[in-house]
Amino acid sequence: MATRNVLVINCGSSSLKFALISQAHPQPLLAGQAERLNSPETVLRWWRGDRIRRQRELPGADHRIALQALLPLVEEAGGDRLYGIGHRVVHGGEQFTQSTLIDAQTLAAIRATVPLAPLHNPANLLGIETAMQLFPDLPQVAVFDTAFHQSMPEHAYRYAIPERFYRDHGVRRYGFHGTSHRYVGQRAAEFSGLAVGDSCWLTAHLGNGCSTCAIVDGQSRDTSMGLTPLEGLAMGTRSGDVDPNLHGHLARVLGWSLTEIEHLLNSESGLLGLSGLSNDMRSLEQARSQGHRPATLAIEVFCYRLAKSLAAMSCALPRLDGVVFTGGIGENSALVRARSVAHLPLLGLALDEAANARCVGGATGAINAPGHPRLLVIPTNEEKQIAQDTLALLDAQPH
Ligand SMILES: Nc1ncnc2c1ncn2[C@@H]1O[C@H](COP(=O)(O)OP(=O)(O)O)[C@@H](O)[C@H]1O
Ligand SMILES: CC(=O)OP(=O)(O)O
Ligand SMILES: [Mg+2]
Repeated sequence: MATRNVLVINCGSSSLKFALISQAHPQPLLAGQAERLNSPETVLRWWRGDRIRRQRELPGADHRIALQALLPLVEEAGGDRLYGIGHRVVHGGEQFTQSTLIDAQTLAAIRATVPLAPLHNPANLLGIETAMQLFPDLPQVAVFDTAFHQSMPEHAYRYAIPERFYRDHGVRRYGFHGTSHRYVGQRAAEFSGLAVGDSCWLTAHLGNGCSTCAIVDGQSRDTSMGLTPLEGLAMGTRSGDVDPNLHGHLARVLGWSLTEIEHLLNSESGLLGLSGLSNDMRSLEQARSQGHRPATLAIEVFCYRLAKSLAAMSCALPRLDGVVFTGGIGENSALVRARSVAHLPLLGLALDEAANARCVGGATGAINAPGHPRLLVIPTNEEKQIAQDTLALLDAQPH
C-alpha cells in the first residue's frame, strides 16, 4: 500500500500548530507552529526530519494566511501523498464520544458548542473551514479533547446544582486534554508490559493548560477539568479551582464585570499571577534558584494542588498501576515531579532521585524507587494520536 501522510492542525486562539505525519516514519516529516497570530510579531517556525529549525516573519497573519503559508512547506515535505487532515477540536460536548469525519452536521455541532468553549472552539472552526477551502478534495477529521472523557460515570461529571441546568443548558463536567491522557495511558501500559484493557493509571498532563485523569482499563473515569478548561489544577495563567463565590465577591466589592473576572482567572492567574513574573515553569525554576519568594510559592502551590488532585482522582481507581507525568512541565521538570510526589506518601509513592533527574528532554522512563508504585515520565504526542485516529477513520470508510 502507498505511504499515506496526514496533516494535523491544532488551531489555538493565537497560534496554529501543525505536523505532517507519515505512517512510514517515526518522526514527523514536518512540524511547527505559527505564533502570535493577528499581531505585528507573527512568526512561522518549522522543522523537518533533520530537526533544523527555520522561521519566517508573517506580520499580521491570521489563521488563513498562516495555513496558506504552510502549503508550499507541506507540498515539499510529502504533501503530494496527503491522505487526509486531522484537526484538534477542544470541545465536542456530549455528542462526540470518538473522532469523527467532518461534514456539515459535524460542523454545525462544533459551532453549537462554541458557548461552552469560547476561547478554543472558534479558532478550531476557523482552522477547519480554512483547510476545507484550501484542500476541498481531502477528507477532514475532528479529534475532540472531550471525547475520551465521555466514559466518566454520572457521579463524576454532574455538578451538585439543579438538574435543569444539565438538561437544558449542558452544564456538566466534560474534561479536556483527552487525546493526551488517552495516548500516554496506552503508552504507560505498553511500557510496563500490561494490557491497556486491564490497567489503572493516574495521568498528569502539565503544559500551559494542566489536568489530571483517572484511567481504568483504557477508559477515563474522572478528570480535573470541568465545563471549561478553567477547573482543577493551577496552570500557567489559569487559576484552576477557586471558591465559586469569588465571582460574586469581586463583582460586589470591586464592581468588576464578568469579562474582567474571566480575564483575571483565565489569563492573569496561575503561575503568572502567583509569581508576578511568568507563566513559564522554566523561568520560575530559575528565579527560585536565585531565592525569588513569589516564584518559589507559585511552584509550591502548583505542586501541592497537583498532588491533591491526584489523590482525589485515586477515588476512581480500583488499584493503582502507576502515575504518569507528561506535557512540557511533566516531561521536563524534575523539581515539580519531586515536590508533588513528596505530598503523596499515603498513595505509597516514592521517587528514585537519580532516575528523576535523568528523565528530562523527551526521555521515557520509570522514576519510582524500587518496591513502590510506578512513577512514569511519558512524552505526550497529541499530533501522532490525531494522525492515527484520522488514518483509522479514513481506512474504515467505504472506498
Ligand atoms: N526544561 C524544562 N523545565 C521546566 N519546565 C519546562 C521545561 N521545558 C518546558 N517546560 C515548561 O512546559 C510548559 C509548556 O508546556 P507545553 O506542553 O509545551 O505547553 P502547551 O500546552 O502550550 O503545548 C511551560 O511552563 C514550560 O516552562
Ligand atoms: C483544553 C486546554 O486547556 O488546552 P491547552 O492546554 O492547549 O490550552
Ligand atoms: Mg505541547
